[in-house]
Amino acid sequence: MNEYGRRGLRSGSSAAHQQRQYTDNFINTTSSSNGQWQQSAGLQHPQQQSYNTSSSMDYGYYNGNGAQASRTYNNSRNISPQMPVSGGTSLFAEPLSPPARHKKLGVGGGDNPSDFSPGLLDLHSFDTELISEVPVTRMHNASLNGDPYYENSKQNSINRGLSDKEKGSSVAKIKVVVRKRPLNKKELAKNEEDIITTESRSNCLAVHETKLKVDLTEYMEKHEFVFDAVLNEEVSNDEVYHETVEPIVPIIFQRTKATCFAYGQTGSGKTFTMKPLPLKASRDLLRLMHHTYHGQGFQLFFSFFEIYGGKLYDLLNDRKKLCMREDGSKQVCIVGLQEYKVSDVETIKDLIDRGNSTRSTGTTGANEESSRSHAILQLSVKRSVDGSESKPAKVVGKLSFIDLAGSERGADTTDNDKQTRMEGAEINKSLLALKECIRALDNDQGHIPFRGSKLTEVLRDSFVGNSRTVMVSCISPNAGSCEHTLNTLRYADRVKSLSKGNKKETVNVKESITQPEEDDYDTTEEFYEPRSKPLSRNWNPDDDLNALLKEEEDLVDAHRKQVEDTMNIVRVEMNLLVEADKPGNQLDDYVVKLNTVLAEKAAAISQLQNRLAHFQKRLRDHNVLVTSSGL
Ligand SMILES: Nc1ncnc2c1ncn2[C@@H]1O[C@H](COP(=O)(O)OP(=O)(O)OP(=O)(O)O)[C@@H](O)[C@H]1O
Repeated sequence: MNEYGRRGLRSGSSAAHQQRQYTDNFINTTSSSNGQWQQSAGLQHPQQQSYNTSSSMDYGYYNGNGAQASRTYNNSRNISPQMPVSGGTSLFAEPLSPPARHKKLGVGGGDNPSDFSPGLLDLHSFDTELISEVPVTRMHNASLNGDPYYENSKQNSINRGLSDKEKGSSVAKIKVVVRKRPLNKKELAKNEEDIITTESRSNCLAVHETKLKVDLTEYMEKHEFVFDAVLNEEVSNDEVYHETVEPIVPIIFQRTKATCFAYGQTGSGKTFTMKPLPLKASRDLLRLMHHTYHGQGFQLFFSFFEIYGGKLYDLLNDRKKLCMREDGSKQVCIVGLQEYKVSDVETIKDLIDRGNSTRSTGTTGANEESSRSHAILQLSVKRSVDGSESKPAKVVGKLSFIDLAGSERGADTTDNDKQTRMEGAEINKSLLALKECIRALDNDQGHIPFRGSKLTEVLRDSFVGNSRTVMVSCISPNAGSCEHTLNTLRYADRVKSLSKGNKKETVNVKESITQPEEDDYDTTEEFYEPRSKPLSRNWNPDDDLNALLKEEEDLVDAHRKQVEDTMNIVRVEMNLLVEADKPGNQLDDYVVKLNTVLAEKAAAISQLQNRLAHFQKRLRDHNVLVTSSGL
C-alpha cells in the first residue's frame, strides 16, 4: 500500500483491472456553495428541470418539471455535470425524463443523468471549437502576479514585466521535464544503488550504468542528458507544479489548449507526480476567474475519463462507456462524457477522488498498484460570446492532464497472463503513437497520425493550433531499473529534440560512453530503433522486424564466436596439459588456470544465451504489438 492508500488487490494471477482509492491530503478550501448545473455540451440543453439535492456528493433527487429543458441542481458542492446528450438539432426541445417524476441521481445506482438516451447524433451541437476571439476587460493583469502564493513562485520572477501576449509566447510549445524519484523501501532493503546523478542548475542528468565486458570485468558507462528541467528526488510536488503547469494557466484564458502528461516506467512516480497538478491548476484557474476576470462570464468545467484497452470510460459516471466522434472541422467530441461545472476547489477535489477511485489498476512487477489505463482529466474554461450566462458557453481554452499507463518492457510482461500482455501491447502502441504525433506536429507535417491510437485520437484537439505540451518523464533511480530509465530518457530526448528551438542544437542527448558500446541498437524495448537510423515518420512493423532480425544475427554471431574461441582455448590448453603432465611440471597450476579460463568462457556463453532468450521474448512482444495494432 503506498501513501495514497491504494487498494491493490489482485485476484490470483489475473491482472484484471482494479479500483484505486486515494486518501491523499489535498489543499483545503473553505469555499463551498450552492451550485447550479446545466446540461449544455451535447446536442440538447435540458435547462429547465430543477434538482434539489440533499447530500453533498450524491446528486440527489430532482424534480423533473417539464418539457422545457433547464435544470437547476442545488448541490452543496457546486457539482454541475454538463452532459452531452444527443437528441436532434433543436436545442431545449426534448425533456430528459418523464415530467414530474422524482429520480435519484448520483453515484452507484439509481438513475443518473447518463441514463438518458443518446438519441441522434449531431456533432455540430458540441462545443468543441474554441470560441472566437472576444474582448475581455481585465481588472488586473491576466496572470497570477500579485497573488501572494504566486509571487513566491520562481516562474513569476521570470514572467514579471512581460505582457500577457509575451508571456503566452514565452511559454515553450513543448517542454520536457525529468523527475527522479527517491529509492523506495524495497530498493533500500535490497541495498540497491542510486545510479542517477542530477545537476538541476544546468538541467543535466547522468545515468551510471554498470556493464560487463566479455571477460566479465565490470566497467561504468555514463549516459548524460540535458532537458528543459531536471528535478531530483528532493523536489516537492509544489515545485513540480511551478516548473510545469503554472506558467500555462494564464494562457488558457487566451484560447490555448494545453496538455501535461507523465511518462515513465511502471512505479516510477507518474501518478505521484500527476495527481496533485489538476487541483493546483484548478485553484489558479479559479483565482484568475474570480479576480482577474471577475464578472467576465468565464466558467470552469471538469471531466475525467480513462482509456482502457482502446476504449473510453467515464470515471465520473459509473465507468459508462463513451464513444469518440469527430465533427466536420475535425474537432474531437466525446459523446456522453459528463462535464461538471465547478466553481470551488473542494468540489474539484471530490471529483478527482471519485474518478481516481474508479480507475483501472493492476499489479506489475514494479508497482503493486499500477495504472493499466490512461486517465485523462480535463479542465475547460468556457465563456459565451457576450459573456452572459444565458447564451451557450463555448470553450475558450482547455488544460488536459494525462496519467499515462506504466510503460513496461514487453520482456517484463512475459510471465503475466494474456490480459496483462494485451494491456501492455495496447499501452505500448499508444505511447508509440503519441511519440509519432508529437514528432509529426513539430515537423509541421501535413499528416499527423492521430489515428494511431485512441489516446492520440482523443488528444487531437489538444495538439493542434495554439497548443502547449508539457511532458514529465519519471524515472526510478535504482540500478535494477537502469534499462527502463535509459529507455524513458531516450523517449523524452526524442520528444525534446522536436521543439523548434532545439532543432538547431541537433542532438540534445550527449551519451558519453566510457567504453565502446558493442550494441548499435537502441534498447528502447518498445520501439527497437537503431540509434543511428533516421527517425521514421510512421511506425513500420517491417522496419522493426528487420532491426530485430539484424540484432538476432549479431547475437548469434557473437555466440558462435565465443564458442569457437572456447574450443580453440581447449585445443591449445589440451596440448599444454599433455606437456604439463610430465614429471617435474606443475600440472595443478595448469588445471586451475584452464578451469578459470573455461569458467569465464562458459559465463560469457551463458550471458549470450540469456540475451538470446531475452531477445526471443522481445520478438514475441513485437508480434503481439503488430497483432494488436492490426497492422
Ligand atoms: N517523488 C517521489 N517521492 C516520494 N515517493 C514517490 C515519488 N514518486 C513516486 N513515489 C512512490 O512510488 C510509488 C510508485 O509511484 P506511482 O504509483 O506514482 O508510479 P507510476 O509511475 O504511476 O506507476 P504505474 O505506471 O504502474 O501506475 C508510490 O508508492 C509513490 O508514492
